[in-house]
Amino acid sequence: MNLAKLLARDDLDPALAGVEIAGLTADSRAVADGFAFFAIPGHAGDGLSYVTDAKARGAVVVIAQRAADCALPLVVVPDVRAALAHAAARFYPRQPQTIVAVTGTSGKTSVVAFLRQIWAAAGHEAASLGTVGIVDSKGAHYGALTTPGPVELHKILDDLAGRGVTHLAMEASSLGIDQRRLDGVRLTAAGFTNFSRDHLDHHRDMEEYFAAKMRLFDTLLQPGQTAVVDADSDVAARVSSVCAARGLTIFSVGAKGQAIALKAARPHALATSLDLACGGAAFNVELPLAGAFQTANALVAAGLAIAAGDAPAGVFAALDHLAGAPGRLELAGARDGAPVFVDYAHKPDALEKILATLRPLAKGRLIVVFGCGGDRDKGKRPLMGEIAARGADMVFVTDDNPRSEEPAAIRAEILAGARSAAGAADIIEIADRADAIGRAVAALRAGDVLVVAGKGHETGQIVGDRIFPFCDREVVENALREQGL
Ligand SMILES: CC(=O)N[C@H]1[C@@H](OP(=O)(O)OP(=O)(O)OC[C@H]2O[C@@H](n3ccc(=O)[nH]c3=O)[C@H](O)[C@@H]2O)O[C@H](CO)[C@@H](O)[C@@H]1O[C@H](C)C(=O)N[C@@H](C)C(=O)N[C@H](CCC(=O)O)C(=O)O
Ligand SMILES: Nc1ncnc2c1ncn2[C@@H]1O[C@H](COP(=O)(O)OP(=O)(O)OP(=O)(O)O)[C@@H](O)[C@H]1O
Ligand SMILES: N[C@H](CCC[C@H](N)C(=O)O)C(=O)O
Ligand SMILES: [Mg+2]
Repeated sequence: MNLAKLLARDDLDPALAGVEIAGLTADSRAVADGFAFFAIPGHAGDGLSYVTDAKARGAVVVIAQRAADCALPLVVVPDVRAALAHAAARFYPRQPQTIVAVTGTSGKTSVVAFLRQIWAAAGHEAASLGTVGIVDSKGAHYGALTTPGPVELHKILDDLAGRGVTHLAMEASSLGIDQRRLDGVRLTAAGFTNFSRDHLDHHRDMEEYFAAKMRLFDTLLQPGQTAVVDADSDVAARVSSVCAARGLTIFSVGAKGQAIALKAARPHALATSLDLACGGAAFNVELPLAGAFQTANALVAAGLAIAAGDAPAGVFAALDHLAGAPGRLELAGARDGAPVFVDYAHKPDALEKILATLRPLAKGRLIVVFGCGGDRDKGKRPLMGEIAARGADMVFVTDDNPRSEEPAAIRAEILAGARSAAGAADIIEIADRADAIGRAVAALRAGDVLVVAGKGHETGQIVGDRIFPFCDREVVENALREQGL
């Protein structure tokens, strides 16, 4: 493809316009012969300072947001991240026919996993893409980011379409939306789950974080398309007004929902019976998942399937067979009938919800093991400490990816919050996560419930710049085995 086509520009110098482009990237280290190099002004550096490196590796042109003296011909664009995404969409042109994006602070991974299962049950060739990687009918491939960078994303879309995938459910992280990673993706509909504190290490404040999420609805979705909104979210009214202003069709779901109304939810053991109303008809669902939050996620997924064209009866029938996403309230074993769950709650609202979900299951004590990640929002640490001390009877504070920070200092911030909470919870600090899990498993008695929170599906513990293999589920299983259970 030549440069004029790649950038959709008919005003380039003719000599430059005709240059054949062999590939594109925003990382000089990934440049190969004949590549276009997109120079992004980032947080740590400016791509323009890597032009010499890009040229040495074979780049033939630079695309940037400002003119600069540099070693290669330069094309100026108003928004280089958007230009990269749209160019990637042209370079890798195939996309699944139906692509749905899901945003919200919590529940994205669960919703896309549910939607993939609903679509598969309807006979569609379906895939999901997000925090746990790419999952399709042939298996799973782990990726590093929730929403991949635009070049990788468009390669994935092209590849999935080439392999016959017609339906894709993808997670849209606020960073991904903000950094234009989804620009150029041909969306059919989008979903919104909820909004609470997260990523305040990246967004300046909650308003900026909210605005980043809203870009999916006020910019990326086109007028006339559908937004599925969890009507029970605190911010549902604000989201709906953003959608209305864009001319989107609003499909609201939940107890306050109109398109799918949740009339009753009866939790029992690890499942929930639901009475639903949709399009004037009544439906009963036996959702094989515990927790009001999983019901909310399942309804957003059902709404998206209906918004993308499937008939409600088949969609609701599929909810009877949903499996949870890996590491999301996943049962990892039991001791004397006391269940041990692994969950990905690593933010205050999620921790609060998971403890509230498990509380009714605990005839005895509710025990939690958790920590907070290093190099991430410090403000959430005391909040999570307080939530754990209020919501559980026994709290093991341990390490969770300390990264470049001093682990003891992170634990101290959590402990300060935990100890400030009025309550009778036992608070125990154990640095080593495997020891903490082992001690918690050893403490379990019949009637208790244990949740190991924060790492979910993760397979490593990041300490400094090293990643040590670590899987909460395996550690729980080993502890149960070693303790002869
Ligand atoms: C914090 C963050 O959002 N970082 C993203 C951002 O990087 P940056 O602005 O810091 O880039 P920079 O280091 O200043 O460099 C500027 C530019 O120079 C380039 N460069 C740099 C060095 C070099 O030798 N040559 C070169 O060309 C870089 O590739 C970049 O394009 O822009 C880069 C290019 O688009 C992204 O790859 C990078 O994501 C990094 C990999 C990342 O870890 N992001 C995480 C935090 C993330 O996005 N997470 C979300 C949310 C997860 C969730 O909610 O679960 C996700 O979607 O996964
Ligand atoms: N609808 C919800 N409301 C509140 N908490 C939820 C909801 N859904 C999931 N959670 C909690 O958040 C955790 C993460 O869920 P999930 O992975 O589905 O969300 P996510 O939005 O993809 O999160 P992340 O941005 O961390 O990838 C779960 O393990 C659970 O503790
Ligand atoms: N995508 C999130 C996941 C955090 C999970 C938790 N285990 C941690 O490391 O803080 C992040 O990187 O902030
Ligand atoms: Mg996710």
